[in-house]
Amino acid sequence: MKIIADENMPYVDALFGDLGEIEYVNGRTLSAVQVQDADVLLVRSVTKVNAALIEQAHKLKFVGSATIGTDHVDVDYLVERNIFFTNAPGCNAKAVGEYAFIAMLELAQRLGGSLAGKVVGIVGAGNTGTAAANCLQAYGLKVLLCDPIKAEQGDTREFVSLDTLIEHADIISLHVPITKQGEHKTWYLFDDTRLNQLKPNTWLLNCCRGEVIDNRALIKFKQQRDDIKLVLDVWEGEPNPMAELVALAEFATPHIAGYSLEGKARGTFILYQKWCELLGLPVDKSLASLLPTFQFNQIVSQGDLTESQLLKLSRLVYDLRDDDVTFRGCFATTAGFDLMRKNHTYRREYSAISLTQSTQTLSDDGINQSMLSALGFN
Ligand SMILES: NC(=O)C1=CN([C@@H]2O[C@H](COP(=O)(O)OP(=O)(O)OC[C@H]3O[C@@H](n4cnc5c(N)ncnc54)[C@H](O)[C@@H]3O)[C@@H](O)[C@H]2O)C=CC1
Ligand SMILES: O=C(O)C(=O)[C@H](O)COP(=O)(O)O
Repeated sequence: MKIIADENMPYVDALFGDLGEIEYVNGRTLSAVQVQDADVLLVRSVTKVNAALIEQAHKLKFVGSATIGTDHVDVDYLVERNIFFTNAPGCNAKAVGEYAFIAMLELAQRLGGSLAGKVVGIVGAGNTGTAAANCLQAYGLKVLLCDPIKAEQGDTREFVSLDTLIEHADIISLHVPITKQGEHKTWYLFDDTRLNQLKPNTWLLNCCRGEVIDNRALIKFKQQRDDIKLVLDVWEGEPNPMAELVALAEFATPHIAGYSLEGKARGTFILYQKWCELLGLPVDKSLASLLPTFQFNQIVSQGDLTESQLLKLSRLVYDLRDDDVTFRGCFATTAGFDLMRKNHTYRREYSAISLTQSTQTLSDDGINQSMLSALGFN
């Protein structure tokens, strides 16, 4: 059996190695000729899976994308061809949630203020939005959720309209899929009009898809509104973000919000599980066995933490400042954007750290052990 896999998908050997012959490919430049004799195709978000790519792949039975998003896959075409398709829902949700939370801690510190006390609006309350909300609520912040689809489906959480969210939130974090049609389409959800509704000093984070914000409108808007602060992980026109926009963002990264080692491992593991299920094979490998012990896995803290200490602790799993600096030095070419993603040293999630407090401080405003557990530390 021939398995074609993206060369930047970790753990393919460990999980698929005894199931067939694996050929690693560059997912961005993958061609129809390269996939024509594949039985299994394992991709990431950079490969457009459509008729042009797989029309001649007559043996293809399974396409797996180790991603949450599916906008790069023509799912209807796969159904028509009777090719099994799976993505990896939720695989990197914690990574994205922690990225957003850590970015907010970083931004608060950079601006000389505090994250505590802010109201945060989450647009899209699915896996990544909920993961971000969990961190924020664990830290005691008020969170407003906007997700008209979940509300219609009977989700019992409290939801607000996008207008209400924009009116009340100090920080807005975007967590929707990219959709081009329908009542709730998200393409340019934040257009010129929406951007102009933002209240003074709003922080806007985008960790979902670049085109959820009209990037040209954002450049124009931000050039007149220095009070608005931006954290951008995703860009219209990737892998070639607009240079003016990168310069205007407080923190800028190359679509790596989901790049935790745990998230990447879960992505490949979900595809492996689905493939085994499809073939009726036993799932005889475990996710836990793939993950190395984290360098700082045991930490003892003396007393409660302050916000700046929480940021220091967070920087052990992810130092956003490093990625931001590297990105600004390399984003200007396709090769630079992709190479930074390829060479990314996957960060860890909070759960990789076992944290104990040797003493409890009797203050009301410190960050205590139960808050840290709720944030995801072990
Ligand atoms: N930057 C990165 O590295 C990553 C980006 N992503 C992106 O984030 C997106 C969201 O991921 P998940 O939260 O896991 O997906 P999900 O499917 O669990 O949740 C998305 C939520 O957005 C809601 N939604 C859709 N249209 C909406 C609208 N107009 N207004 C408000 N809510 C709306 C849906 O009802 C759903 O609850 C993915 O589709 C992907 O494009 C995902 C993982 C990593
Ligand atoms: O899961 C998604 O959706 C994403 O956006 C991925 O985290 C993107 O990562 P790659 O698949 O491009 O490595």
